[in-house]
Amino acid sequence: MKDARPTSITLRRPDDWHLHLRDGAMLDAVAPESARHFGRAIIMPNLVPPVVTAAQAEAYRGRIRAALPEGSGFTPLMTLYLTEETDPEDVRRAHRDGIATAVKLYPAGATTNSASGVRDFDKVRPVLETMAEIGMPLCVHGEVTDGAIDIFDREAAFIDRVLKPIRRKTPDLRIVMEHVTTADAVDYVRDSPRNLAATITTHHLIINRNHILAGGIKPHYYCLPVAKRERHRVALVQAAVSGDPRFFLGTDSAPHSDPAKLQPCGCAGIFTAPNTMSCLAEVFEAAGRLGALEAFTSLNGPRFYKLPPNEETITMVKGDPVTYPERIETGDGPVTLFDPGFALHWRVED
Ligand SMILES: NC(=O)N[C@@H](CC(=O)O)C(=O)O
Ligand SMILES: [Zn+2]
Ligand SMILES: [Zn+2]
Repeated sequence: MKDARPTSITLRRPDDWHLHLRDGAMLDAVAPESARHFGRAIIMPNLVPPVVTAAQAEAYRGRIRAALPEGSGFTPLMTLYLTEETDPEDVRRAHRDGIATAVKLYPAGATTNSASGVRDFDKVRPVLETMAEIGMPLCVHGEVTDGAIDIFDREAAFIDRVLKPIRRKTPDLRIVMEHVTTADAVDYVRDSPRNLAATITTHHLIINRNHILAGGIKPHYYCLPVAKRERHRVALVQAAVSGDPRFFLGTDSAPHSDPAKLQPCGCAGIFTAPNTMSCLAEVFEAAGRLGALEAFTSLNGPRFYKLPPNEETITMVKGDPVTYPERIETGDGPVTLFDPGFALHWRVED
């Protein structure tokens, strides 16, 4: 009998709504990896020092553009790192002048380079109100930092302790819960009729906490928020393949050099930019929902951000297993690629 399953799919060029490109030598090495498949990306501002002001975002955008291959059509969409000192007027200007697309909220101490983040959420109320007024989205790293809260519960606790109060006080603020990892977050987004969406990473669709901890510790699977139980992963897959426009791809591709990850206190972050599309095609096909891949990678994100989908398309073809290098070399040392743990058969055609 003939296999009726498709061996090729064409979709609008995907975008990445949560990406770390870093700076300097690392930026030079990883920017081309994202530009190969993606049309646009929301660029995370957690550099050292962070990208706080419009002027800093504009300068960083210039460095990103300079790191792109000649003729690349990749568009970096910049974000501002929210601090308790952020000036609402600077945010307004950055938005008006097309320098920044969104503002990023890191609870202080929640993740990599978040020390300058927010401790007292009331201190940023004027900024949030300005953003609600001008329609500028807030991207949030949704984890509480309270040491008494178990690390596997920090996302769920954030919803109740931080997100609900912010949304109650500023209902017109448009919020993206970044890299959701729990059924709790999926349910919360699904139950919210307006102004709330979520990005889902490639790796959280594939790994659960056993992959990190069972049979030996796997630093290359460690990221924040940390992957949860299998039932949470299943909820994320269901949300991603559902076609619900509130869920879209944010890879959270977060390169760290191998020496920075492989040490007694290793960095959080997983590098997925090169093989994300191959991984996702595999996940969507396994769910019998390959037809929903385009919504997740290419349509739902632009819709939330009120941007048109990319005009161009990409074609993915299925064949013999595709191989990716185990790691890429950068001026800051080798960076290991995400290993999904299964063979990848889909590749993006050149
Ligand atoms: N996801 C991660 O584990 N790390 C990110 C920061 C973040 O997105 O929280 C990084 O910048 O390395
Ligand atoms: Zn984060
Ligand atoms: Zn991130």
